[in-house]
Amino acid sequence: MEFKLLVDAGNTRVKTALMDAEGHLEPLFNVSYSDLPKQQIEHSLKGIWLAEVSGTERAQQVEAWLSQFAAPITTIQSEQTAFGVENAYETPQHLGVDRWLALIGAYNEVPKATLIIDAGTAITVDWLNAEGKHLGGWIVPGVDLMKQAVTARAPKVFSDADTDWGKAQQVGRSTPECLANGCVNAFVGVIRQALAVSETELDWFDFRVLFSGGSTPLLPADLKRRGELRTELVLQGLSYYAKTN
Ligand SMILES: Nc1ncnc2c1ncn2[C@@H]1O[C@H](COP(=O)(O)OP(=O)(O)O)[C@@H](O)[C@H]1O
Ligand SMILES: CC(C)(COP(=O)(O)O)[C@@H](O)C(=O)NCCC(=O)O
Ligand SMILES: [K+]
Repeated sequence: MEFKLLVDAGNTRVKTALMDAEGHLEPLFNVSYSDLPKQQIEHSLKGIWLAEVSGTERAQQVEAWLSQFAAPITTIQSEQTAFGVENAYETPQHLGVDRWLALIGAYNEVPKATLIIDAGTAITVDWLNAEGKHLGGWIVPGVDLMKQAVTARAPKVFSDADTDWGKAQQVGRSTPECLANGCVNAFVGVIRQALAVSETELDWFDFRVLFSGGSTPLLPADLKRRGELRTELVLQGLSYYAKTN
C-alpha cells in the first residue's frame, strides 16, 4: 500500500504522520532535528506534504532527509481562505503555516468557536469562530525561550540539569526552581487570560479549547480538563491539503 507522508517541521522538533489511501492518519514520529537523519520509513511514499516554520538551516535538514524518498514534495503556505477557514491577517502568508493548518484541522473537524493553543518554541493562541473566521491570535515566547531570555541577560540567574521543567501552581525555593516555575506559570497565565478574553471581549461561552505542542504536559489539571489535547492538529490540517491531490 502506498502512503502520503505529512511533515510538521517546527522550530524545535519534527512531527510526522502517514496518510493511507482512505485518508486515515497514523502518527509516525516526533523527533529533534539532530535525530531526524536516523528516522526510517518502511513504506513506499506516493507524495510528501510539508509545513515548515523554521529557518533555512533546519529547512535544509528536512529537505536532505526527504530527498531519500524520491517522492514529490508539496510545501504548504498560509492562504487567505481554504477549507472553509478565513485567515485574519492582512498579509495572509505571514501567518505561521503551523497556525494556519491547526485552524483548518480544528474547523473541519467541528465547526464551532475554538481557542487553539500551540505551546512549542513559541506559544501561539488563535481564535476561530463557528463560521470558520480566524479572528486573530497571540505569539508569546515558549517556556524554554522565556527561561533562556532571563539567563541570557541576568548573569546570576541559572538553570540546572536536576530541576525539571517546572510546576504549575507552585513556588520555587532556589534560583532554578524560581525560574522554571515562574516560566511555567507565565504560560499558564497566558491561557487563563486567553479564556478570559474569549468570554469578556468575544462573548464566547460555549467554545472548544484545543491544546498542542511540547509544553502541554506542564498544564495544571483544571486547564487540561477544560480543553482537549490535540498533538496532531497541524498534521490533521495538512491532511486536508494531502487529500485534495
Ligand atoms: N517532557 C517535556 N515536558 C515539558 N516540556 C517539554 C518536554 N519536552 C519538550 N518540551 C517543550 O516542548 C518544546 C517543543 O515543542 P514542539 O511543540 O515540538 O515545538 P515546535 O513545534 O516549536 O518544534 C520544547 O522547546 C520544550 O520547551
Ligand atoms: C509563531 C511561530 C514561531 C510558532 O512556531 P513553533 O513554536 O510551533 O515552532 C510560527 O507560527 C511562525 O513562525 N509564525 C510566523 C509569524 C506569524 O504567525 O505571525
Ligand atoms: K507553537
